[in-house]
Amino acid sequence: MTAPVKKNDRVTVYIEDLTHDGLGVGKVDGYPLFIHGALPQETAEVHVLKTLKSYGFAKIVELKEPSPDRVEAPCMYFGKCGGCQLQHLSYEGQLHWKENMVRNVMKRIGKIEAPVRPIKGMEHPWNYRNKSQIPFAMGESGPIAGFYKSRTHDIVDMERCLIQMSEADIIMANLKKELEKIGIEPYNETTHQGMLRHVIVRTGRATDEVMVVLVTKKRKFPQKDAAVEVIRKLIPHVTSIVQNVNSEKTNVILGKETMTLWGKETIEDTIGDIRFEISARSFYQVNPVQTEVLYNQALEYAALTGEETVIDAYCGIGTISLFLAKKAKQVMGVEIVEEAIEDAKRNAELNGFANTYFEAGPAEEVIPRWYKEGKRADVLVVDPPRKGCDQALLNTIIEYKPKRVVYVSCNPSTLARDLRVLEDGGYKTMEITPVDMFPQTTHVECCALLIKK
Ligand SMILES: C[S@@+](CC[C@H](N)C(=O)[O-])C[C@H]1O[C@@H](n2cnc3c(N)ncnc32)[C@H](O)[C@@H]1O
Repeated sequence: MTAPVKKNDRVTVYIEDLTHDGLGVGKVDGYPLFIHGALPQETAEVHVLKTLKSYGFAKIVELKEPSPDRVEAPCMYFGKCGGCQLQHLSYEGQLHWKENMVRNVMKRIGKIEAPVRPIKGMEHPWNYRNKSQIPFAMGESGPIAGFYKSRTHDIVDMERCLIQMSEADIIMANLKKELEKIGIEPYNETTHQGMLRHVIVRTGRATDEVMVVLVTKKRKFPQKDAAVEVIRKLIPHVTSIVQNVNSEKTNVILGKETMTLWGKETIEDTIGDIRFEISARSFYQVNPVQTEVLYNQALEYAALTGEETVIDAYCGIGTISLFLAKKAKQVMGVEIVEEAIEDAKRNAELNGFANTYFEAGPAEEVIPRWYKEGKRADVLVVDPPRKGCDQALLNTIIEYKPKRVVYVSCNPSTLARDLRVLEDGGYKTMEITPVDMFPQTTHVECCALLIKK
């Protein structure tokens, strides 16, 4: 296709949709233009920035007809920081878009006909993130800290973020000012010089416990006592200060080695009536309010009577496992991160569960082995990372036929792909419920129920 527009052209377009990155999509003779800041149902005069063979990019020059759902983005960094993409869309508009997006993705990618239920949104869709990973660097006039601009590694120097909890704001705004005083140099990604790469702040919403993780390039950290003192002053209720060492030239944030500098090794949080200990390298859902909503949905889909054996694949620190263990005969969880499995075992003990078993390893290897050893599951729950389930795990499900599969997913595209594989292997998707775990962003979580035909 030859582009009907070229760079620097001005055209008026009607915005039909949003991309997964939150860009408006308008078409000129069928040729899609991705438009920064534009919303569905808007008409805008746009300036073409770049054209490629099958699509181009443009920015708004004049908004001729705004969407009825357009609102003023409340964050001063919106548009610069890549963290949120939808603050200029009312929360109702965001929910509506996410629900429809899930519906469309299910049909387009998976040819899945199952009903998509109304999305479960939040009452107060702000300050929900219990974990922030804040990159540090040297700016023109001193250390800076914030989040990356969209699709770059350029840090927007920030003082606060409206979707994170207050402890992360305190670190973001103040720690950079203290670094020079105590002689800690921020890391430079290009030269691989410097010390402090990221600071991770994790808050237990229900307990108010706080963990601060300093990700350093080197293990040797002469200023560690000074750093501990500064952090304790900034957040007097901090309960854990941890150093993680990452010496690699990589975008991966955490390295393998973690040492406690001050306080406890883990923090605690509560979901429903279950307490969880969480260590620095373990996955834990970032929106604790909606986590309970999501897990209750998974529990409803699991339809447990007390007689079932459940496998929880990709179980993290055993959160879903323990939620289900209340109503199941037995739950077996598998997870690749060993520290998370240690957390899961401790969490089962902490909450007095005697009907759980956890094992560290790749789900796609451990679960087939369990089946070969004669272990059987009535209900199998999967909650994989964004790339979805490993094909070997899907094959195992199809071969061993658990009656119910509950699929929890943070990526509708890989969910739709995997549902298709399971449908072709003899399952029927009964329904899908989206849950808004990530307000103000384009991300959406889903919980799907499949039943063996
Ligand atoms: C989306 S998280 C879900 C964790 C947990 N269900 C929860 O709700 O907190 C996905 C988890 O899968 C783990 N993981 C990634 N690849 C894996 C694999 N091949 N086998 C088992 N676990 C894996 C990650 O470490 C992470 O803890």
